[in-house]
Amino acid sequence: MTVAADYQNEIYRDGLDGGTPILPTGMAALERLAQERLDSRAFGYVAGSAGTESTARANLEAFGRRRIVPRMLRDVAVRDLSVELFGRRLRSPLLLGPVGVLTIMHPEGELAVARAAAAEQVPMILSTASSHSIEQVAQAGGEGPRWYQLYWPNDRDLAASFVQRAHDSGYEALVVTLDTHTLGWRPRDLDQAYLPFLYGIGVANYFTDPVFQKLVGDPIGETNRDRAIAIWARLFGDPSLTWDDLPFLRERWQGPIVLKGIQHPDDARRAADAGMDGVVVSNHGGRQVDGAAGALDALPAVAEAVGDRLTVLFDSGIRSGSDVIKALALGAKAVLLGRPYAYGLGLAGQAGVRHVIRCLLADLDITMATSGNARVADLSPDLLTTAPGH
Ligand SMILES: Cc1cc2nc3c(=O)[nH]c(=O)nc-3n(C[C@H](O)[C@H](O)[C@H](O)COP(=O)(O)O)c2cc1C
Ligand SMILES: O=C(O)C(=O)c1ccccc1
Repeated sequence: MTVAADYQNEIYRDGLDGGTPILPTGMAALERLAQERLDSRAFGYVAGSAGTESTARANLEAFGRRRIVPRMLRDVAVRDLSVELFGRRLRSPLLLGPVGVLTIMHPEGELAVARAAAAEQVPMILSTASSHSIEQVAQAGGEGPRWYQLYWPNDRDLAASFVQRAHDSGYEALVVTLDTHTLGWRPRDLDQAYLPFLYGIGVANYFTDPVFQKLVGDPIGETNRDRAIAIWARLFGDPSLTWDDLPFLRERWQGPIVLKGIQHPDDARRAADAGMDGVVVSNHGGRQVDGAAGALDALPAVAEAVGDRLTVLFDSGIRSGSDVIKALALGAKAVLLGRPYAYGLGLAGQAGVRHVIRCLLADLDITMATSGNARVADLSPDLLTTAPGH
C-alpha cells in the first residue's frame, strides 16, 4: 500500500467526527477553524507576524509564483519519500520546526507534539523557549528522533549548560536560531498586550537549569518568580553575537550544527567556513523583519552557494505537499513545518498534530505521484516554471 493510501485510511479510522475527519485536511481551512475556536490572543500569537505582515504574505506568494510542471509515463507506482540527513535516514523530508511556548495552544504543549512526532517518525525540533523541559520532552518522545533549537542566551555558562543537557537527553542535532536575538515588532501581540514570555511561561528550560538557578540566587518559587522572569528577560537573547562566537558552540557540540534564519548566500558561505553542518533558509515565518523577501525566493541562491558543502533546509510558508516539492526542487533537502502543526495542537492536542502530519505527507505522496516524480531525493529545478507575469 502507498503512503498516501495508508494516511488516508488512518485519517478516517482515527478520527471520525460525524463522518468527516477530526479536523480539516487543508491548512487554510485549519487556520480558519483555529481562528474561530481558539482564544484570540493565543491565535494572534501563532498567526501574527512582524509589522504589516508583508513578509508572511510574501512567503505564501513566493510559493504561488513557482508552478509545478507535471511529467507523464514515469512509473510512479512506488514512491520514495525518504531522505538522509546527517547520516540518518528519515521516512520523509519533513521535520517539526521549533515553536516556542506551545502550552499557549494546549496544556500538554511540547509533550503532545513529541508524542505525535514520535508516532509518525518525524523529528521534532524542541525550542529553547518551551513550557516543558529538555528532559521532559525527550522522555515523552521516547525513541523518536529529536533535535534541539538553541536561543543563545546572553550568558556563556547557560548556553553551555543548555547544549550539554540537550546532548545528555539524546538530541541529535543542534539548531541555532540567529534571527531572533531581539523579538520582532508584532502588532497582534502588542495590541492585545500579549507577551507570554514576559509573564513567565515558556521558561521551563531556564527555571530548571542549575546555571540559571545560581544566577537567581535562591530556588525559584512564588516569592522570587518576578525576579527570575526579569533575569530571564535580560539574558534571553544576545544581539552582540558575531561569526567569531561560533567556535564556542563548535567546541561544545560534537554532532551536527544547523544555523537557522539564513537568507543571504554570503551568510551561508560563512556558516560553511565556520564548520557548521547545515542552514535553515528561513525568515521565521515573517515574524521578525517586515519587508524581507519571501523565504522561497532566498532559497535558490543559498543552495547554489553552499548546496555541496552544507545540508540546506527550508521553512516559512510550507502549507501543502506541493510546497514541499517546490522547496526540495529549489535545493532544500528537507523542510520544517511551523504554524500548521501548532493549529493542529490547539484544536485537538496530540491527535491534531498527528492529523496535520498525516495530511501533509499524504498530500506530498499523492502530488509526487500525480506530478510524475517517484523519489523526493531526485527533485530538481527543472520541475518548476514561473507563473506568467512574474
Ligand atoms: C508561534 C511561533 C513560535 C515560534 N517559536 C520559535 C522558536 O522558539 N524558535 C525558533 O527557532 N523559531 C520559532 N518560530 C519560527 C518557526 O520555527 C518557523 O521558522 C516558522 O514558523 C516558519 O513559518 P510558517 O510557520 O509560516 O511556515 C516560531 C514560529 C511561530 C509561528
Ligand atoms: O515567537 C517567536 O517567533 C519566537 O521565536 C519565540 C521567542 C521567544 C519565546 C517564544 C517564541
